[in-house]
Amino acid sequence: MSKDQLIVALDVDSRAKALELVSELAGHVGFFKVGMELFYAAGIGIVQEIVAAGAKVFLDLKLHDIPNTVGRAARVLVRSGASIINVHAAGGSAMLQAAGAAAREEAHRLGMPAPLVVAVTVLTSIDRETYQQEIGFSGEIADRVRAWALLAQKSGLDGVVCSPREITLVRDACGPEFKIITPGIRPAGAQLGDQRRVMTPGEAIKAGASHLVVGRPVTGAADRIAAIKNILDEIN
Ligand SMILES: O=C(O)c1cc(=O)[nH]c(=O)n1[C@@H]1O[C@H](COP(=O)(O)O)[C@@H](O)[C@H]1O
Repeated sequence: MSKDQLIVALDVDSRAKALELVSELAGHVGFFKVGMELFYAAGIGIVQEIVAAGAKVFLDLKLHDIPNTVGRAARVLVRSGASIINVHAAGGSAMLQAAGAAAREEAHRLGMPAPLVVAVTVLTSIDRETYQQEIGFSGEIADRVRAWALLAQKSGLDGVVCSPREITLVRDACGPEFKIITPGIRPAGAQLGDQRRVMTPGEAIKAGASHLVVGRPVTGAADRIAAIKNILDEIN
């Protein structure tokens, strides 16, 4: 497993707290996730600061709107220097294509590498009952994840965000180059919190995940460096 395969989620509500975590963990982790809490609190500048500090950023804003709006928003996000951005697969192929094309065009215009654009499938906090009874989908989560992964691939995107339980089926459907980014990672014995479809870090890497996203099991630990070392040990 390479250093860049572990992405630590900076789910905090200020620039100061985020930069403190980055400086504490930087020797052990090279990739951080900026999600909506931190982005809403600190703005796009926090992404630029983390990139300037030498780390990579997954900018997780889960865009989901009409194709024109998502394409234009994706263009702005590319300027942050993020290495990965994401959109909801439920937006459909026109929206997915708009996001991918806009990201590639803007990166080309600026002479920078294009970020990976990935589609969020079925959130890892959703279980079968919620999926069927509340959201109103029929069928199995796994089949929807496979269909959305194929839609994302056909729409020119680089990969998906899905639960580790679906890694194998997405890998089989979409091939070895397709990126599979998995939150819902819980070391053995860790609290689930709101996560429902989980696996341990070692299981997820063994199943073929490209990247693991881990938040609270690291950031909420009394000894965060030890928590990271335990994750890497379990994988190795
Ligand atoms: O897109 C994501 O990153 C994401 C998708 C998903 O299905 N589930 C999910 O948990 N996430 C994000 O991954 C992180 C997981 O955090 P922890 O549950 O604290 O490890 C959070 O920042 C979520 O916003």
